[in-house]
Amino acid sequence: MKSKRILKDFFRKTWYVYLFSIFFHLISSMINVFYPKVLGQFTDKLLPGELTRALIVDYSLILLLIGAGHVLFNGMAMYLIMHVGRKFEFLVRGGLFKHFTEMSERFYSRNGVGKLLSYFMNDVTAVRESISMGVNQTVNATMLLVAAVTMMLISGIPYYLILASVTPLLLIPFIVIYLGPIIRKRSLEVQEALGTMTETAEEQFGGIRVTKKFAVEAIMKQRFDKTVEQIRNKQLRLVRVSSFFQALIPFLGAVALIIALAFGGYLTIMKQITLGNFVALTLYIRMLMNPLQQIGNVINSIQRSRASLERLNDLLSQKSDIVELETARPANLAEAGICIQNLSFAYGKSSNNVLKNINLNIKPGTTLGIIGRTGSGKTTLMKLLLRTYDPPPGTIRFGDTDVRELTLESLRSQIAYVPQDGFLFSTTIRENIAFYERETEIGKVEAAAQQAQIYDNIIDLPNRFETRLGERGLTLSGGQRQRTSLARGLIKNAPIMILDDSVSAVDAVTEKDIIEAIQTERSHKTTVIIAHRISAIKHADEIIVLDDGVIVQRGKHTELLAKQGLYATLHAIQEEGSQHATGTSHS
Ligand SMILES: Nc1ncnc2c1ncn2[C@@H]1O[C@H](COP(=O)(O)OP(=O)(O)OP(=O)(O)O)[C@@H](O)[C@H]1O
Repeated sequence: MKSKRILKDFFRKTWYVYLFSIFFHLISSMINVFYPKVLGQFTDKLLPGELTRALIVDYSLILLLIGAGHVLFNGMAMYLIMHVGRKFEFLVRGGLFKHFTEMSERFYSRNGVGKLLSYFMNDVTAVRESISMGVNQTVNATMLLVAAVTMMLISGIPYYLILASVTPLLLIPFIVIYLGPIIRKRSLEVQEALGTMTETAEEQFGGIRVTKKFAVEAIMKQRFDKTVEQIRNKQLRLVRVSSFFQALIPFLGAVALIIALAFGGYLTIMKQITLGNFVALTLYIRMLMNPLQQIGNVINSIQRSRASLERLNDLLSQKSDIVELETARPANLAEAGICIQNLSFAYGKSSNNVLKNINLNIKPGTTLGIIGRTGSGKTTLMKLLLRTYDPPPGTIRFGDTDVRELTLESLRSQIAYVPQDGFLFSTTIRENIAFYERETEIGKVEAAAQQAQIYDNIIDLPNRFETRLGERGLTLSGGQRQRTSLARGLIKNAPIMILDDSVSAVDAVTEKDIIEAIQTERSHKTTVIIAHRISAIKHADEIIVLDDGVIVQRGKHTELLAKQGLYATLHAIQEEGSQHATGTSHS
């Protein structure tokens, strides 16, 4: 039942198109079944020599009309069904996209981009084929079968002859019941393997630059070949059973034709039926074979698409683990301090705590600096502030309100988060910077670029702010990308800004200019700066030092320097490093 949900919604919207199409198919089939009858009559006139030139013209015109009428109505019926199939793709892809945007980061860390793409491409297409071509052929075939059998019955052909001829066809339902589930199971395996392949391909192309630099193309190809090989094996397993099934149905049709020829031929010789009836019977049986073949195809494709439909419905029934309460309130972060109390957090139920008993107060309008070894939990803490992951209840408050009681949109729209590796879209630099509000005037975009120290680089580009970035912004250097992403955060002018190691790829002089610009711009706004270099945070009102998920030190720059500890050690190492660097540059 579950697998029918997408279709139920869809058929509710489009049932009338199907109705029209079925109606046109009906007319087209009704016209088509006159073909054998007219040909039979023509044959009967042939023998006694009753055929005149005028009759030949008449019969030819009638056959032409039958052909034209059949093609016209069949064409219209096909168009309607194909049209509705494309609508299905459009609606389901739109629905999938919306669903994906609602899912949390946890969902994306479990499902790779390639896997998600394969839902969009393979599964949606498989279902579309069933409900367009599949429905089309089923309707067409059923109408033709019903019309042909009816015409046979009223053509004066003896019933026992008809029954004997169509008996092999009555085996079809049994074959479907036996082979259908096998086809479906194997199709599911193929779809899953295709998903894995798309995922591998996406990863391989994404990492192609690394592959090339390490000159390991051959190894990567081997890995990819393995994935493709798996698909081939699974596809062949499917093809074996589905080809057998598809061949069996026309075979039964051929047996029916042999019975009609042998038994009908015998009765014609014995003069129990006319030659015209014999011709009509063989043509009708022949006419049944096409729809039977079609029904075979359709059943096959329905079994395959049921597997895809199950995958799509399963995906759409997954809920985000970040749920907005019905009573959620819009946040007003302009005046709100951030209060973190006894916060401990682990990514999974069985994994270790990444943050341990964090207590922190960030007053509105102040700057907090966070420093700590890699993997110490800095980014995790920020993800919890943005509620990308759910913190335990009561551990994070904005003003008096628990972060879990705020609406997600109001929370995230008032925080400008700049990650270390800011993703840039394949569009213009202007649109990348003005990402939050596409209509932002160019003056503001330029000002943000100046604050992020990227302005001079941009105006050197051929189309300045209108320069289109290549895929993932790769026409910019790492540092330029980082600064463009920083400009995107700055232009938001949000009450709270988080720079998550966002100036790590710039040189010391540029970093200094950026930090000064941020200090001026955000003098009365809350700013959190995560950095590995002390120079980026030393101006902060408070600095915390995280180590293995624990705040091991806190205070102002000078206070921390005066104490022995990780901060002073880091400072000493970085000072020594920069003196070395300066020394080298002088030598
Ligand atoms: N999505 C995730 N699922 C499980 N564990 C994670 C996830 N993200 C991070 N971790 C783990 O949590 C720990 C803290 O990671 P986090 O990214 O917060 O560190 P960080 O201090 O920001 O590091 P860096 O300075 O290298 O950016 C690490 O051990 C990391 O492996």
